[in-house]
Amino acid sequence: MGLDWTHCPVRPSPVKQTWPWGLLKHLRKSRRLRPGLWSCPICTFDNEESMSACDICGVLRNPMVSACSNGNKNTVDGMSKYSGASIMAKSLFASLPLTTPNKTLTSQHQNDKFLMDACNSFPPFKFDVPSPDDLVSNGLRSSKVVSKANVNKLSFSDVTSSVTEKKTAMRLPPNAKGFDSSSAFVSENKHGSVEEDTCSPLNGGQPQNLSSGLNNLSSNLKSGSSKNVNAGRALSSAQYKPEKWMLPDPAEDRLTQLNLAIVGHVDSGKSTLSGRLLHLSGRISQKEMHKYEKEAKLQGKGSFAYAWALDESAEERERGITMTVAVAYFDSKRYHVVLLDSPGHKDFVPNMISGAAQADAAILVIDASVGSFEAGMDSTGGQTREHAQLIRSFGAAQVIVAINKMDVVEYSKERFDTIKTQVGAFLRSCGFKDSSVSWVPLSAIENQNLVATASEARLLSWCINEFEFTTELFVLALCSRTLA
Ligand SMILES: Nc1nc2c(ncn2[C@@H]2O[C@H](COP(=O)(O)OP(=O)(O)OP(=O)(O)O)[C@@H](O)[C@H]2O)c(=O)[nH]1
Repeated sequence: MGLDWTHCPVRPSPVKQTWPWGLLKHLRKSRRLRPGLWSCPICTFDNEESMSACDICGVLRNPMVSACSNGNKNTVDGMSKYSGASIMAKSLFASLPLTTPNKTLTSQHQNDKFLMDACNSFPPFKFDVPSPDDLVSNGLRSSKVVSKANVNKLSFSDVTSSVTEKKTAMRLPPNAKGFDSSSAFVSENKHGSVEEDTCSPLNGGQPQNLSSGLNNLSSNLKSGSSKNVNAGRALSSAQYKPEKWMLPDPAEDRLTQLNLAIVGHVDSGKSTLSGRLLHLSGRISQKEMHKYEKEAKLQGKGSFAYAWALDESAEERERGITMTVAVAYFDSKRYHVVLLDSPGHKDFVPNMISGAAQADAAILVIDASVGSFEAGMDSTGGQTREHAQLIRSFGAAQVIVAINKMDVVEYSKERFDTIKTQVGAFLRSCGFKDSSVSWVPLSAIENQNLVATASEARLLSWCINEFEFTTELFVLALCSRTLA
């Protein structure tokens, strides 16, 4: 459908359907300029008369006059030698050594003599040559990539750490594998030093051909010697000091990342448990929690308040189910825990797999209530079984079986034992060792047995808390705890 040009003062010609450049030119010409200014033909910025190039876009003034026209030594045929570079470009290149012009570049502009002269004065800019900005970012990137954790762990850790402060939870697209556009082109050679991939698409897939002071810096990066890398970094950091907030949080580097998938049959309480953990660990503030509670109540879904922290989309909230993997973070003393809240509904198994594939360990959430547990263990459509098999096949060796909704079954020990026997046998058949499986009876909704010892007497009467809960988190507690 074509655009409606009815009210537009400058319309395309009705015949050719092209822009009326003549009219535009006329409008530009007829615009009144203050004396002592000239208007840039491209961006229309009003430049001082003394400027031979636009201060905004760097376009050359044409024709070159004024500053260049009065026998000034800085002119050639009445045109400024320096007109090829904007003030910003000049200041960026000012500190670099001068070199002879690049033949390729100059031959393209043989009839523009002033450009040749400008090239004598300033290194020619080529798009496949790193700009000072690139060098700065390379310096930053190198220092980040040299850190072993960041070289070995693909992107997911990079992505997560950078996003952590921005948002508590984000979505993992279906089948997303970790990637890192920056680390993809930086590799570690066998001597352990950093090597830039010069054939990366970022530099046009060509070996770099440098013709200026930038040459030294970039070949330093290419050589792979850490000394040279440091030299490049030193130069770039001398020119530019990044703000504190731009640098990775040193505290995060000290923590081991633990990707923890929350899996289990539909409605077993995965999102509620995840929301609870985030709230208890301080990632979700009291204020935010109140907001979720209010919104959930307004929509008649008060019991989903904690789940709403993870189930963010309108459809998920309306249907009361998780559809994509929600990613959230919290830090314990030793771990940077990446929580992957997976969908339990069988229609979204492919999405669940994208979370399971990232997992180092998993929490298998089981709904203890009568009928729901049995549905999850059903051999035809039970997601407890399917999810357990999937996380095992994706290599998660440790699993925490969170037997949730114990409040519904009056915190019954018999019910807990029945579930433990059946699920235990099934997990063994999947290849999990008994020693890698922890069992925890809990109620996410009533906050029983999560990060602190249960306060419910019916649970306390039989639940032996071998682990001393203090400030340490649920996950760590569970990992080193087995119920008798
Ligand atoms: N009584 C009781 N209800 C719970 C508990 N945990 C969760 N629920 C309820 O179970 C329902 C489903 O909870 P969710 O957290 O959305 O379950 P889910 O496993 O994330 O659901 P899907 O992701 O769609 O599979 C909600 O109404 C919760 O309030 C619990 O410990 N006790």
